[in-house]
Amino acid sequence: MKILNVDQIRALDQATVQHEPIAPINLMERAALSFVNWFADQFPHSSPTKIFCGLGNNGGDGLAIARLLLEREYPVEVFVVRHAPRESDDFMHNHRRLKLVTDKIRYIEQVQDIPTLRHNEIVIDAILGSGASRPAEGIVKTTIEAINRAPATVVSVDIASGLYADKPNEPGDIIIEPDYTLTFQLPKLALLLPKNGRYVGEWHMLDIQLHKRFIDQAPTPYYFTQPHEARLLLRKRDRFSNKGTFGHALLLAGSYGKMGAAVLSARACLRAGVGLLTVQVPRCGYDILQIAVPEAMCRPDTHETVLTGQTAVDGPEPAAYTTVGIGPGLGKAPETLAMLRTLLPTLAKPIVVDADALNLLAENRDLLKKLPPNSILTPHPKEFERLTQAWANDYEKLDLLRDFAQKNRVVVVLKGAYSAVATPNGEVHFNATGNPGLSTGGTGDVLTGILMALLAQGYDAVEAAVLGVYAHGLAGDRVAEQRGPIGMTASDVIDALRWH
Ligand SMILES: NC(=O)C1=CN([C@@H]2O[C@H](COP(=O)(O)OP(=O)(O)OC[C@H]3O[C@@H](n4cnc5c(N)ncnc54)[C@H](O)[C@@H]3O)[C@@H](O)[C@H]2O)[C@@H](O)CC1
Ligand SMILES: Nc1ncnc2c1ncn2[C@@H]1O[C@H](COP(=O)(O)OP(=O)(O)O)[C@@H](O)[C@H]1O
Ligand SMILES: [K+]
Repeated sequence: MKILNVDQIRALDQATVQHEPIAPINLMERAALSFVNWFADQFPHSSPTKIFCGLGNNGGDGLAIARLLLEREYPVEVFVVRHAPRESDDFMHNHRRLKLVTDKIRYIEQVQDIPTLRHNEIVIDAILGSGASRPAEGIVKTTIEAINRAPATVVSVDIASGLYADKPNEPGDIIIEPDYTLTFQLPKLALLLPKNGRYVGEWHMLDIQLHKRFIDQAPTPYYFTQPHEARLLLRKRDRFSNKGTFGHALLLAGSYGKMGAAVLSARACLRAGVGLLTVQVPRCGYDILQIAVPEAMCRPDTHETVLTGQTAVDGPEPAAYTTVGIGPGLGKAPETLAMLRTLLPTLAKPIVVDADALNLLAENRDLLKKLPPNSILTPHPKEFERLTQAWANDYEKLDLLRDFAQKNRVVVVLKGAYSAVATPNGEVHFNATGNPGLSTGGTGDVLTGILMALLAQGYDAVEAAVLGVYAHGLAGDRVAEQRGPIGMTASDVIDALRWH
C-alpha cells in the first residue's frame, strides 16, 4: 500500500470527485459515515460525545459525523473553533444541515467558551486535518491544550489536529494527543514515525473508496506493507525438493559471553526454512552450539574467544555458501575487524550484516564499498546513526536512510516500531507487524537468522527483507496475543514463527 503526501492526497480527493464521479460533499459524507461505523462499534450509545470542529474540511467531517451520530441517538454536543475568517464550502454545507437537527452547536472564540471535559466523555477531534500547515496558535492552541489536559478519551479524525501529515513539526508545537486516530484511505507518513507516537495513539485506516487508478499511478518512495502483500511473497515448496534446494547458509557470530546471540540467530535461521546451516563461532562456543542447535554444523574458529575467520576444520570457503550472515554477538576485536577486511572482498552474493559487524563498518567506512551489492544491513537507530550521522528529526533520518541504501547499493532494515526497509532504488517499505514486546535483547539476532534463511532459499534481498520483518513482527504479535507483550523472549519469537 502506498503512502502519499498531502498534495497527492488533495489531488486524490479531486481525482475521485472527477472520475467516480461524486460531489465533494458526498465524499465527505462517505468519510463521515465510515468514521461513524467504526465509532459505533467501539463506543456504546450512551457515551457523551463532544465534537470539536475547525472551519476547514476536517471540521466539515466533524459536523457530518455529529449529524450521523445524532441520528444514532448518541448524546452529542458540537463546538466550532472559530480560528479563521472563512469556512470551507463543505463546512458551510454541513453546518447548515446540522443546524436543522440540533441546537447544540456552540462556538469557541475565547478560552471561556471551552467546555469542561470529564473522564467518561469522548472527544472527537476535527479541528485540523491534513491541511494543517502552520503551528496551532490562539484559540486553536488553547483548545488543543484543554483537550490534552482532559481525562476524556480522544479520537482524532484523519490526523491529530496540529500534526503535519508529511513534514516535521517544531519541538514545542501544540498537537492533540489522541487515544485513537482514524485516518482516511491511506496511512500518512507522520503516523509511522517514532517522535509522533503520542500524537497518534492506536490508529486505523478507513476505506472511503478513493480513486484506485490515481493511487496506482501516484509516484511515491513510501509504502506500508499490508499482510496480503507480504504473504504474496511467500513461495511454495516443490514436492520434489531436497535440503540442497533451500540453500546452505554460513553464520559468523558469537564471542565469549555472547554465544547466546549465535544460538538465537542459528535457531531462527532453521525455523525460517534454511536447507543447511553452518555456524562458525570462537572455540569456546563449540559445545554450546552443538548442544543448543544440533541441526546446525559447527566450525570452531582457531581463536578461543573471538572470531578471526581461521578454522582448522575442512570446509568450503565462505564465498561458496549460498549466503553469509555476520554480526550477532560478534564483538569488535581487532582480529574480527581483520576477518571482515579479508572476507568481504571475497563475497559476491548478498549477505546479512548486523550488530557489531555494523559497528565495525561504521568505524571503518571504507569497508562499506566492499559489501556485496544487495546485502541486507539491519541496524537499530543507534547503529544507523553510527553508520551515518545524527539527524534533527525523523524526516531527516528517512532522507539519510534512502540516501545510504542508494549510495551503497544495499537494503537497510532500520529496526524499531514500523521497521523501515530501504531499497537500493530509493523505496522505503514500512512494516506493520510487531509490538513493544519485541523490545528485548536477542530479537534482532532472530531477525538476522530469518533474513539469512530467506536469502539462502533464493528470495531476492528486498523480498527477503520485507517478508522477513513481516514474519518476525507477526511472530511477536502471536506471542503477545497468547501471553501479553511483557516478558516476551527472543526464543518465544522463534517458536512462534509460521510460514503459511
Ligand atoms: N476533500 C475531500 O474530499 C475530503 C477531505 N477530507 C477531510 O479534509 C481534511 C483536509 O481539509 P482542509 O484541506 O480543508 O484542511 P484542514 O481542515 O486540515 O484545515 C483547514 C484550514 O486551516 C488552515 N490552517 C492550517 N494550519 C492552521 C493552524 N495551525 N491554525 C489555524 N488554521 C490553520 C489551512 O489554511 C487550511 O486551509 C482532511 O484531513 C479530511 O479530514 C475528508 O472529508 C475526505 C474527503
Ligand atoms: N516497539 C516495537 N515495536 C515493534 N517492533 C519492535 C519494537 N521494539 C523493538 N522491535 C523489534 O525488535 C527487534 C530488536 O532488535 P535489536 O534492537 O537489534 O535487538 P537485539 O540486538 O537485542 O537483538 C527489531 O526487529 C525491532 O524492529
Ligand atoms: K483532526
